[in-house]
Amino acid sequence: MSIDSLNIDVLLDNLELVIRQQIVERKLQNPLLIGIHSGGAWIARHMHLRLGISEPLGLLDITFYRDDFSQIGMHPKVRTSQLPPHLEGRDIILIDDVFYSGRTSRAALNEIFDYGRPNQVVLAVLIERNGRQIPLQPDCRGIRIDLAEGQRIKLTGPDPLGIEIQDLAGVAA
Ligand SMILES: O=P(O)(O)OC[C@H]1O[C@H](OP(=O)(O)OP(=O)(O)O)[C@H](O)[C@@H]1O
Ligand SMILES: O=c1cc[nH]c(=O)[nH]1
Repeated sequence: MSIDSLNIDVLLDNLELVIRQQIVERKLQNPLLIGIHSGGAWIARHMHLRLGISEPLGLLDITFYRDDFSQIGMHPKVRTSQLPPHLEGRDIILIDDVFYSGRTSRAALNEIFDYGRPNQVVLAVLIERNGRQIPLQPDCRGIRIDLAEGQRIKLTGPDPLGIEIQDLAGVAA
């Protein structure tokens, strides 16, 4: 699929299929879905519905776990993390919208492990793009694309969900 024809419904279909395969392959038991604010939470809500999971969706705000937290200013936008009290021994599907450097996933994993010791964690993202900076990668993806250095991909939403490819030169920092 070319970047020009990225279709959100097709990507959600792809991701659902690959997550279903991972649930079988990794023998996940009663998986807990956790979405990373904000785009990951939007995708996780869709997967939660599609997979018919009855347990409430977990939500994670990674702000305090960012490796650049000391540099992000006095008033970071922090949303609440909502996780069940016991993650000990759980099989978790961690969901984000975009995987780029991998730093958000690293932060999310650290936060999860501070709640307890899960049995397995599967990382699922709607879009994996080039630019990985640490040795982590998603287990499930809706698509993998290569963008030019000056471009970023951004999910818009939550309703309707959309995908924008932006030239960073034209975006305020
Ligand atoms: O792999 P990384 O380099 O960490 O990049 C991926 C993260 O970047 C974006 O989040 P952003 O910080 O823009 O927050 P948002 O989801 O609230 O837009 C995106 O939603 C991912 O969470
Ligand atoms: O920890 C993090 C998370 C996202 N982006 C960063 O630069 N660091």
